[in-house]
Amino acid sequence: VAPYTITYFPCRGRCEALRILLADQGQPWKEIVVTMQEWMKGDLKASCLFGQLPKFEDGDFVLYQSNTLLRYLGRKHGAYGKDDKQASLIDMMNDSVEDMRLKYMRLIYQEYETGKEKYIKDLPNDLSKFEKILSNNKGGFLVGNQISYVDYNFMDLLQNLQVLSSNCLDSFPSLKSYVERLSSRPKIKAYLETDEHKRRPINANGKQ
Ligand SMILES: N[C@@H](CCC(=O)N[C@@H](CS)C(=O)NCC(=O)O)C(=O)O
Repeated sequence: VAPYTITYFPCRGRCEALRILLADQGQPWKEIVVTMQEWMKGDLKASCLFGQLPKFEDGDFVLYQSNTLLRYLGRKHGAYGKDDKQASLIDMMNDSVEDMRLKYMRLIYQEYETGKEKYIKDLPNDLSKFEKILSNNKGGFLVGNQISYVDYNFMDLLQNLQVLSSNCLDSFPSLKSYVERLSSRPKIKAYLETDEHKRRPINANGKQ
């Protein structure tokens, strides 16, 4: 039996990085898919600590907050750096990835029609910072020389950005090879090729 359960809406959204982490770490998990119609009934929402999904269960241990879930699994499966300093650098990177994810979600859910052009035009401002970080770190990951939870999160976001704007990484060679390298890790590649992943829309409103 899979000890882990993800309860979430039928999209990749705030859970796909977590799924990629689990796949890469060889951990099985169970999905409970909640449609908007079910959610609107209100019972599940009322039972959630902050009234939102995702909800994550490891046996009878329950957690909320997607970035907390990434850190929990990073800690448990050795994807959280080699010492406290690296762990803090990883947290710092993840806070910055979260800033980028929030901008992306604002575009998708609030201003897709009116804001897409400006969003794509401004994207290099953020991407160039990460390009520099990656090209300075010869380890090939955002921090150190082994994969950490933030790499799964960043890779997922970069893949979404490539769907939004197919050539957005063209002037960022380190970012481009980073996504290619991570997505071709055997277990990640196998997961990305599953119907389960492919059929799941990136965002709940169908925009991408
Ligand atoms: N900070 C939270 C945000 C959670 C969140 O925004 N959840 C949304 C879906 S991605 C939700 O539950 N929306 C339905 C609602 O608020 O009723 C996290 O990272 O998990």
